[in-house]
Amino acid sequence: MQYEITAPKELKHTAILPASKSISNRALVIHALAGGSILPENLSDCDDTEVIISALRDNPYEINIKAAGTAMRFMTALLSVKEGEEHVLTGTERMKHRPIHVLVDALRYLGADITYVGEEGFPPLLIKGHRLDGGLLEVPGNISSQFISALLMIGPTLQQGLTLRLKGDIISRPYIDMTLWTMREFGADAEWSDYETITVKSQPYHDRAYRIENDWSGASYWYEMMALATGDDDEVILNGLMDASKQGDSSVRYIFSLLGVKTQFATTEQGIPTKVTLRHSGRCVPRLEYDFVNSPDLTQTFVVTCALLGVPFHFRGLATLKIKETDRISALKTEMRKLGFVIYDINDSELVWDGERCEPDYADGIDTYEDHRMALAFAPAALRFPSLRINHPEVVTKSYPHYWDDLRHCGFQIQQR
Ligand SMILES: O=C(O)C1=C[C@@H](OP(=O)(O)O)[C@@H](O)[C@H](O)C1
Ligand SMILES: C=C(OP(=O)(O)O)C(=O)O
Repeated sequence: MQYEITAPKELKHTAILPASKSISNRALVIHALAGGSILPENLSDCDDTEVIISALRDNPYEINIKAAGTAMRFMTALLSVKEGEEHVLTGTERMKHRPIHVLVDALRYLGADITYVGEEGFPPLLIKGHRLDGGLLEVPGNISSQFISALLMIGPTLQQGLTLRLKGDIISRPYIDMTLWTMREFGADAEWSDYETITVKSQPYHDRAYRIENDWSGASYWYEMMALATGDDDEVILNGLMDASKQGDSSVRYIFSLLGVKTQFATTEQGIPTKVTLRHSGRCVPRLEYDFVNSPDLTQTFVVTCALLGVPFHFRGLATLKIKETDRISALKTEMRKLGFVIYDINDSELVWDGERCEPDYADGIDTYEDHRMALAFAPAALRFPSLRINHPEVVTKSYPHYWDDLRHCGFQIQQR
């Protein structure tokens, strides 16, 4: 499938954001570990959350978590402690090439019974659950924070609790903080004891009513549209976003303030600041340098936005992008070239655009590489490239299922080709 997108002249819209899939998936796993009966409210309806909901509800022998990295990693830990159960955990072809050995090694060290069904170091996994003791463990902190989050969440259920010492640089740290915070919301005693050590006490979770915030990563595409739009009275309203959010991607508002987008919070009747209004500020930096080590999922948004605004950039902290839904470094360079921007990488971990242009050639559409964020981040480029086409637009269901409906309601014309 291919969508051809024509942008409206003016951006005036109240977007319906999805709930955060990161918080949804943590709350679901913790809820399961708590043996709870009160399902969290406002769960995301995206694929990555649906796969956990159905795995927990139906409890099949073979669990297919499709393309969801968090679900793969979190369920590996959860199934390892589900006494007396045996499951095969598998996913898409891409998932079978996303590494998991750091997590499997750590769980095996704690006594877990996990076997590689196919290639060593990668899903699918055969997991036989039983009680684990816990204790002290060293884990690399520089490959994926999801391994650390997965281990932390089972920590309170381990007989001796868990002490994790993270080795090497710690990437995606706000996601680890989000895990600790969600665990504490459900009664866990879990905290950083120094810069690289986290301690979790053995103590049961308490189930409780819990409401999930909306998704700041999804909000980034509306900020991008605002940055690229040129109407005098453009205004986008986003609901359900917390000012004091535990989502690291809430930093999007600061970065976009450098690219001409003003954020204003308004409080609801209950006095909770959850309504965000975006407007033009008219001020934009001439060049942007930023380290995305804490918010890797925002990279595509800012690569497309900066280039289309003519703002040269140097982005660091991107070493993990190669093992996400696709190799995002390579995908970005290829697809930006189609729009006429020559971007280069440094050691596969930095992306640089010095303003160099080439002849655009996007008639065949922007490829999305089974990566939702390629479609989500390139669609707003229709504000600058009329009749832009996006290939396999259905990939957005991984995190933002109603994205195209939302764009249509905002006045974008979207034709299937
Ligand atoms: O824990 C999470 O919810 C996530 C952690 C990040 O992954 P890495 O820790 O692998 O960077 C992020 O990219 C992903 O989309 C969601
Ligand atoms: C990297 C992502 O997800 P995951 O690793 O959970 O598949 C993402 O949503 O951008």
